[in-house]
Amino acid sequence: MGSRRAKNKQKDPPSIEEFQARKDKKLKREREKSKKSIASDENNKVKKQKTDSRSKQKVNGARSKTKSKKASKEDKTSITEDSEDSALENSQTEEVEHRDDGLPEVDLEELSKAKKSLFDDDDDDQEDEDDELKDEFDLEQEYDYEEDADEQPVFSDEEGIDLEDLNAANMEELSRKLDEENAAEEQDAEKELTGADQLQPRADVLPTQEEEELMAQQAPDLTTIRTRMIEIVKVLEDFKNLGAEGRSRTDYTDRLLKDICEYFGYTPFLAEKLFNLFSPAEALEFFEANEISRPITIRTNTLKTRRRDLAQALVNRGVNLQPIGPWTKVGLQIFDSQVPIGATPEYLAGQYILQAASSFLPVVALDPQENERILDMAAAPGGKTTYISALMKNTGCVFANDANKARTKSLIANIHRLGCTNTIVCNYDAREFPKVIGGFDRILLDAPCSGTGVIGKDQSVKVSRTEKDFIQIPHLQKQLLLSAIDSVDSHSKSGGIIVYSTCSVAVEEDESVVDYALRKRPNVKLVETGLQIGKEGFTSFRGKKFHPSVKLTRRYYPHTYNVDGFFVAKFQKIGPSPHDDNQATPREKELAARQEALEEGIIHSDFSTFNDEEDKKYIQKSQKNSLLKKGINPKAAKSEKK
Ligand SMILES: C[S@@+](CC[C@H](N)C(=O)[O-])C[C@H]1O[C@@H](n2cnc3c(N)ncnc32)[C@H](O)[C@@H]1O
Repeated sequence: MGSRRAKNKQKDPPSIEEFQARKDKKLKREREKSKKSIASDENNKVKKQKTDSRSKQKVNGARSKTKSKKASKEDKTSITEDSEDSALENSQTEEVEHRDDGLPEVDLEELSKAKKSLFDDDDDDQEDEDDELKDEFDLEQEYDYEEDADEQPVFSDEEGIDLEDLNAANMEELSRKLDEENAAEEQDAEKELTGADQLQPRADVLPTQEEEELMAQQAPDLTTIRTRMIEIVKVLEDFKNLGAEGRSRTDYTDRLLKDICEYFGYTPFLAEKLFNLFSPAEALEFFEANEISRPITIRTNTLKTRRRDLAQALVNRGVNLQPIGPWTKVGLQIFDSQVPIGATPEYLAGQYILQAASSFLPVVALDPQENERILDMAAAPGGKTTYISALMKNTGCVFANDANKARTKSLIANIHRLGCTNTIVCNYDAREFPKVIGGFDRILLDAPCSGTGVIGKDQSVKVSRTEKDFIQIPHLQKQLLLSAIDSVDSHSKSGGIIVYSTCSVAVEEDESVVDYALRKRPNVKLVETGLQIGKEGFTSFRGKKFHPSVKLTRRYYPHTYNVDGFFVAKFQKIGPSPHDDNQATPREKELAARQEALEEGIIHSDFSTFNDEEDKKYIQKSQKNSLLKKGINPKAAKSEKK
């Protein structure tokens, strides 16, 4: 689990304040060491505080990590005067602590100046915009070592030997050392808490029959369950040496799954489905990561502003933020805010949209070009449509479709707020494309899915998803993907691209759907997504073999990238197909798909549980609802029909 944290940790260049804080921490440690006898009480206090905070961190997982990180980042975002005030407040708090420890004071005024100089960049030249956006928070780029060498007084002369030695040139090196120390310290803390490295699984980690019976009668002891899960994972990792005599791997896995269900609250069905995606140790990391929501992120609307300007405006309002990562030029991560982030003047003016980082990925893969015709098949509430529109700089045309009329309201609202003027909203069952309209340069199918990638956001998924969902949803996804392929113009000069994405990590909704499309439409091939992050898609899974090119698809997990679980596949249409002018209705397509699947034995049980009688009930209900929404009495409509 230590490794998860290490992996999740985003390595950013330190700000002067971060550096200062780390320096102080180091200095403090050294002083404490030398004054052991006097400081022993103080040391215990600090230790206790650390342990407390670590325990809390453990309980809250990455949320507290984010918070602590946020705290360390707080000053980094203090660009302008208002924010400097808050930075000063923070520094003043630190200052008091420093005085208590007999540590030197920091010249706050100078510190603020230096801080400002770090972010000062008068170069507003539009031509340099891209570079600026890319590097805008990169300390290495922003900090002019030569120039700022004179700014050393920022660090008081009284700051001790280390700080005297500190200059702009060696700051990075020293900072790296401190980073390493910090990381090691964090890992130690983690180990201390879980005892994971020392933890030798007990020989009798699995409960006996009597113990099981006793446990069934008592309230679950979460601490015991947690320890047992860690122990079982250890045994499974080295079963040959650690497995108890007379116990099989299955015995351990079964117990682990029961514990996962009990500890994290999943149904056995879903726990097993998700568990099977990973090694036991990684599965535990995945389940843990699902206990917390991902960081709040926003996307800069480049139709209205630049990320640098937006960041500055938000910082002025007391928002602590930083760029999401090097893979996006438009994303900002919010650590905390003194104002509601969904109601700032900048928000209302459409300068940004609240959007999960993972949601950027399919649009980056789609790579929309100016003046193209693009279809967003399942677009509401429009996070991706508006991003597509922005990348096209409001040229060409984006068709934003969603089958759910109610959801198109938020789609329209976002399109208006963000000032997208190249967008047409439509409300079709996307399986009707290309009958509605075809010949697109690019299509994004951000498909409806089970949401197993966003459990951190929606805990209800843990218990609401059933086996049937993983039959019906992929069935719809397959139909939608074939429609998407059929609606793209293979002769498109700039495109011929289809991007398929889901916020599910289930293979049935991801690789299986992609593989199905490759078999059904030989006129498409998978291509590189162009995404800088992501794990390769599975080419085989539990006995199922997929086309080798499925490796080009990308998977995202909360425990590896600290983003929602996500899947992205990018296709290129390499030739026209007889299906291009497919005029079949969705129902006809569905029947044809069923027939094909049955004939080829591709999907086995995929369609077997469909029940026409049950369907009829749902269709009637939805017709009734639709009439009611229109203000028509269904009974009256019925008698009129007669
Ligand atoms: C994952 S959400 C899309 C999110 C959206 N792309 C965004 O970034 O804001 C899936 C959408 O698919 C829509 N949907 C479900 N079935 C559909 C169908 N047959 N045709 C078109 N849209 C459908 C749902 O109403 C839902 O809005």
